[in-house]
Amino acid sequence: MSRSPSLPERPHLDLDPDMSEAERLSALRQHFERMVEVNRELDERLQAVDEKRAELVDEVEQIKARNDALKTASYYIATVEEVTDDGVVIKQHGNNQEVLTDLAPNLTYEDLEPGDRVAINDSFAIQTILDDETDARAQAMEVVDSPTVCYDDIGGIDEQVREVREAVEQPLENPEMFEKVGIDPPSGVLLYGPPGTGKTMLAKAVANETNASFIKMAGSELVQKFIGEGARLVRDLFKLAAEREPVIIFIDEIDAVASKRTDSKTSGDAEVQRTMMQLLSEMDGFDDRGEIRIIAATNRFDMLDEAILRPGRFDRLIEVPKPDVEGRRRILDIHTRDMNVADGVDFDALAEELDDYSGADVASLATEAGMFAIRDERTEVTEADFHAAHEKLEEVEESGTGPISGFTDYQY
Ligand SMILES: Nc1ncnc2c1ncn2[C@@H]1O[C@H](COP(=O)(O)OP(=O)(O)OP(=O)(O)O)[C@@H](O)[C@H]1O
Repeated sequence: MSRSPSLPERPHLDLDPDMSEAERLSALRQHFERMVEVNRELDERLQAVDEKRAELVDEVEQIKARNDALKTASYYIATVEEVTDDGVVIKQHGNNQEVLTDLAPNLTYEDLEPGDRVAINDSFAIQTILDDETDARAQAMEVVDSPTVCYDDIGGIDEQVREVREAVEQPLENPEMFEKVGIDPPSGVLLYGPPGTGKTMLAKAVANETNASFIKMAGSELVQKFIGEGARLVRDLFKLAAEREPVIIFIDEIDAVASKRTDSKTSGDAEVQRTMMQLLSEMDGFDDRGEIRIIAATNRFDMLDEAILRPGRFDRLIEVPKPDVEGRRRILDIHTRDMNVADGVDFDALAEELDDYSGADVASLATEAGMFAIRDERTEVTEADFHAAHEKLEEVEESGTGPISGFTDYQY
């Protein structure tokens, strides 16, 4: 960078006491002219600096825009086959096309090894080296060999438990009944309702009671930023399920991949569509899959694309609402049964007060009451602790930061 020239010298005024009036006046005039000259020079300098600054701001804006474009651009996935002196040979996923390509400037050949998964742009240049593929799988899926939740742990939704058992447990345990009667068991069960009402618990409990493994995949994890990744994860999910039969696949937040089509045509939307199509095609080829049952859940039933609700797909819809007062009473029982609760706590009255609470809200209330006792260095939880917990949760809710899902208006 060039150094800026030094500032003009500050004019110096030398007035001799012996000077005549005329000499003094002339000296002052000269001084004034020099001052005006310096001022002009400084003005010019300032203007030049301003112009430079504007240029730099422009450049920063352009770089930011390029950076944003790079961040949002979709990449393709490929595997490195060979690193040669002439470039890198990669094989693109999906079409298996082999290409000799180069690296983005921030990467070096030493970073790459055959077998690495990489993201490439439209002109095949390698942009990023991706984490190990198993990481993406592990992040997206939770596999539980034998969940411990049982039907008894779920309160206030007995009717829903019965329906899920009928739709999921029966076909796993008595497939011949369906054959004899001559009907197909429901393909997929969709649980819908507000957050924290026990949908995940219900899916886990069925897996437990039928001695099935439980594989959970979050819809939001399926929305990947790389083209083809979501669809691949769906394929992986069903492949993994086939290795683990009997198994319950649970897809939470299904709305993330199965929302009504929007008009927008961004590459992200296209990727979500591809993921959903893969899911549908896996479900359509489901008949002979044996002991795999699939349950999905959503808080946004209104957003779902009808394509996923057609017969042979998620064709059994079960609404899981917030509990009524009796349900809340039962959930209070469940979540306090291992707690050291003082005699005489009026849970009936408490259940009345917890209007609009979800199961998850009731569970946090019980924990919070226990925390009040601990803060007070007591080992017994009293009625006052439950009321303090209730007040605290209400306050948190009012401040809008709270965990209480119960008071938010969810559309479903
Ligand atoms: N009906 C219920 N009976 C007992 N406990 C419940 C019930 N509903 C929720 N809970 C408690 O809340 C926790 C969260 O519930 P769960 O994850 O099953 O809700 P969900 O409906 O799947 O929520 P989300 O839609 O947010 O995923 C459970 O681990 C449990 O402690």
